Amino acid sequence: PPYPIVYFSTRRPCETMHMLLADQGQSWKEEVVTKESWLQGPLKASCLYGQLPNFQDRDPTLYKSNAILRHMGRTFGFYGKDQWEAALVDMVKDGMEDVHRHCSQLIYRTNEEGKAKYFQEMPGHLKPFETLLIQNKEGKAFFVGNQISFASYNLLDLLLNHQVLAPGCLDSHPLLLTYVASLSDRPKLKAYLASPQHVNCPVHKAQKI
Ligand SMILES: N[C@@H](CCC(=O)N[C@@H](CS(=O)(=O)O)C(=O)NCC(=O)O)C(=O)O
Repeated sequence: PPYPIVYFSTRRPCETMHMLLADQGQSWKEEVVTKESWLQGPLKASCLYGQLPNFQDRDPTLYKSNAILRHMGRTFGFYGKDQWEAALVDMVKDGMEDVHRHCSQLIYRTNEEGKAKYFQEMPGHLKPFETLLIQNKEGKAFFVGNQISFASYNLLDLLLNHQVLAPGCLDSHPLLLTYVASLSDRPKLKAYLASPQHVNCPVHKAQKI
């Protein structure tokens, strides 16, 4: 460390990485790319998939936020205590991909009617995560086993974004509200969530790059 991350000036999907690293007292060096330099410069062509984020801890550079997050999960031991728990953590993260996709559509492609439909359907999208918490010590623990995972930070990021986009939208999800409150209260993570880097970072870009 400091862990080198290259991305744009928005929360997703690097905010989960920031939360994970901050909670572990780790630092990161972030190269923030502007839309102009991205569209006119050589960087895009040099990226494996023509996209960001990337993580340049070693050669070759690591791309795809899920691969980066899973690498951090393995690095810090946030991937369950055994292979079965690791598979369950993957199941949680993969389940979140669907919610992220719906949420992206909400941000980038729908009108007011679409937004209303999204929040109508949201309880159904979030129910699996409530079920997981109930199944694991009635919500008094994490999703999987007795330890935080990289998926925990990702759901926290997702739920915090929802609270920015629609304050109160979690009020009918007490377990998830408690989950957000307990994770957000972890001292190092609490300090990061109160920091200008987090507070001043937009939930989503004004328009997709
Ligand atoms: N699945 C990829 C998605 C990467 C991606 O879509 N990156 C966008 C930025 S963002 O949508 O994630 O904010 C990008 O590089 N866009 C620029 C481009 O595609 O030229 C990941 O998670 O890393």
